Amino acid sequence: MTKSDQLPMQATQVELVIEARWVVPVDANNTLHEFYSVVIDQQLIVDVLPTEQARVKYTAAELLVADEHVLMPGLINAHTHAAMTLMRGIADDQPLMDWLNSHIWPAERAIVTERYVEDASLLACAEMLSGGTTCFNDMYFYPQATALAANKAGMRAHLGLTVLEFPTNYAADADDYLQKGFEAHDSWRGNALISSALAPHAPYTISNQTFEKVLIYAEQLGLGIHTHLHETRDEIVQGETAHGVRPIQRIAALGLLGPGFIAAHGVHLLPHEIDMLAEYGCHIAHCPASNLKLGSGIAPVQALLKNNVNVCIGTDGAASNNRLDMFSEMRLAALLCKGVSEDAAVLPAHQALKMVTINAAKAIGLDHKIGSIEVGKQADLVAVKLSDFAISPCYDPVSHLVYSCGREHVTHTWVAGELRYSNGTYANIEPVELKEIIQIWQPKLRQYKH
Ligand SMILES: CSC[C@H]1O[C@@H](n2cnc3c(O)ncnc32)[C@H](O)[C@@H]1O
Ligand SMILES: [Zn+2]
Repeated sequence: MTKSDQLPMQATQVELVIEARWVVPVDANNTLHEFYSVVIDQQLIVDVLPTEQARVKYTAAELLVADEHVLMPGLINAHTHAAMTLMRGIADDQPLMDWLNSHIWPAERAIVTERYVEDASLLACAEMLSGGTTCFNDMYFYPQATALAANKAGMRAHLGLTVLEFPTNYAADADDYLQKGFEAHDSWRGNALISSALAPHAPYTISNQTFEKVLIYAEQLGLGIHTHLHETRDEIVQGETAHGVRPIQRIAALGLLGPGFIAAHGVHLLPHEIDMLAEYGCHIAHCPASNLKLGSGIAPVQALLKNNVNVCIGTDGAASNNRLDMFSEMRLAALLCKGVSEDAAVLPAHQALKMVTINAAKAIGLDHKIGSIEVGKQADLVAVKLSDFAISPCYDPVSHLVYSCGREHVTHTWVAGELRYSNGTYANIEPVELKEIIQIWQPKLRQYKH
């Protein structure tokens, strides 16, 4: 058969094609595509190709033309406490230990119930989806309630099966926390958007015996471990006084360090401790805004990167940040790193983008599914409009995403191929619901306002 005898190619029917001005896949080559399309079917990215070719090759049930937009992978918030949204602004201008002991823990003791966590987490999901965050690594009481909220919003959540030694409304002691965490883990096991990790709160709230149990369970169940570590100087002094060694040394001696270990903060780290994190393949969830606001310090990001430690970025909770805004967090991380190191070349825009996408996906063990725009991965995507006058002109969309844009430039957020947020509207959340949640809880929390 000659070429001219061949039948015309049949177009493949797919659910969705997004025609974008730019696509930033976030790959090893720092690729930037112009006039490209991303093709989505059954939750997955099935093709990434020039729009001219996509128009021939595919027929889409739905076509979205994003001709002033850059399409990027969904942002992943690598450390948060979603349910703290309703405590936003409740205790500002306090150092960590006073903030926790005198304000946050008393408020949590009085207020936090399963209902509270579901309501506050829904508010968090709304805030995060509108800012381009598609997945969050959480740590809070009643993780099953956080999962319910994420599931309703259509967001991906990595639940922390949280552990403390002291009693709360949620659990009586460490074994009870673990038991309740496993119940949440079991009941959400089959859900494609929900996964979990063990989340012992911090070295100053967890005994050696409990850390040992956490390690055994993590190994048995194949789960990661997510904890606060070396957030403040006080924590380290307190740890040395109580245990004779710095907290990270204690954690290492107990055998917890490894590729499933995420340390939130890592503000105060000595060079040999950075080497140790690198050697064990641990991850740092850098939370620059929370660290600055609580006066904790600035994490040694340049040294961590130089030593090949996987660094991702988290907001921490809304009571210490006070936003769940991954765009401002990414920008702050890049600027701080340059300023502290007195080197404008460190942490360039592509690397900052990796921290909020693929690096975070690696940290939570989901990099085979999310974190980049790649054929076969879940279609967790964000469209960001770059044509507003306030951020014009645009010479380089990657630079724009990191240094010029804010979350207000996000127009569309998809999770697993489903449009969850677009131009001020949520697929599954009514603004009136959020209003009611705020009206119910704000009066109860007001008395704890500092
Ligand atoms: C056991 S649930 C999580 C627990 O952590 C508290 N928390 C929130 N932010 C921080 C932080 O920056 N460092 C330490 N602990 C934090 C939160 O209030 C919950 O009690
Ligand atoms: Zn935290």
